[in-house]
Amino acid sequence: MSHLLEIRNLTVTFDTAKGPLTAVSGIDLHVDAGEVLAIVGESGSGKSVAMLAVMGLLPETATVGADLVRFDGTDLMALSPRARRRIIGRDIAMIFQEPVASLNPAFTVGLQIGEVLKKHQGLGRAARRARTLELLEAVGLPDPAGKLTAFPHQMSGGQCQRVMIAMAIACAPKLLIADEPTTALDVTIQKQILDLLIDLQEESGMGLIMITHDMGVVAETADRVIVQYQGVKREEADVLSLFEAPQDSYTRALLSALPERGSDGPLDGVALQ
Ligand SMILES: Nc1ncnc2c1ncn2[C@@H]1O[C@H](COP(=O)(O)OP(=O)(O)OP(=O)(O)O)[C@@H](O)[C@H]1O
Repeated sequence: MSHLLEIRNLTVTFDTAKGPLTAVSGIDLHVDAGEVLAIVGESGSGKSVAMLAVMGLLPETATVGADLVRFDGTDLMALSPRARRRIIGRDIAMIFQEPVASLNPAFTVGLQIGEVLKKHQGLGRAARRARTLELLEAVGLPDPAGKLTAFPHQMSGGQCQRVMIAMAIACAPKLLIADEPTTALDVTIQKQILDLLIDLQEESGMGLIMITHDMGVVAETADRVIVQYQGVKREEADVLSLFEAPQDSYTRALLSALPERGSDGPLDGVALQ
């Protein structure tokens, strides 16, 4: 059986003032329906860029090459930008680090979720309202009816991330890509949002790619893990093997930065073999 998403030999190079910068170099990855794949690595290791390349969301200065990018049986590389956009936002959804900035400050929560339902599912007004209420309830927001008419600035960061998650799951995507979804949130809220994502993923059977720099988040969520460093995959393993017997020096450095495992200092300066 083929994978939900399969990428072979993905490379992304940016044209910059200082010359070409290779942000992703020959990455292979796959994720199946019902599976949680974590991609872990420090800031700048090319985790976001790799996923934005799949989504077709990189700026024109980026050159994307791959032997294969196949989603749900469709070769995305062969699609026109228009055909790709039809799939993206409906079958693949993405949530980002800054929930407050990701929402439009000028429109109510109800309107923003409603727009997604109108665009991808063509729902009429009454159906949009009913489905929006359902979604706000599913993501655990208190007073869902009141939230319909709330503006983003009237809500906390954690509540805004719940709204982003509601928008992302509005069209029942087959794959959700969560890019550092809890990094900007208070520690107490982080676990609630991770639990929500995993609950929704288990209920729906969608595939989930969790991009993070935090091995704690990996331990909390992942089935399988890819460790990435400077655009290159360093290690791939199921989550138990990775924590019990990490094979790569960089993986070990990331693990030793976990508070309960010893030093919690920054990774900078760690000697990599
Ligand atoms: N539009 C761009 N133009 C030039 N370089 C870019 C652009 N976007 C990203 N990069 C570079 O690509 C590299 C990888 O960035 P990326 O955002 O994927 O890292 P990351 O691992 O996701 O880290 P973070 O957690 O900070 O997002 C970085 O060196 C970054 O500076």
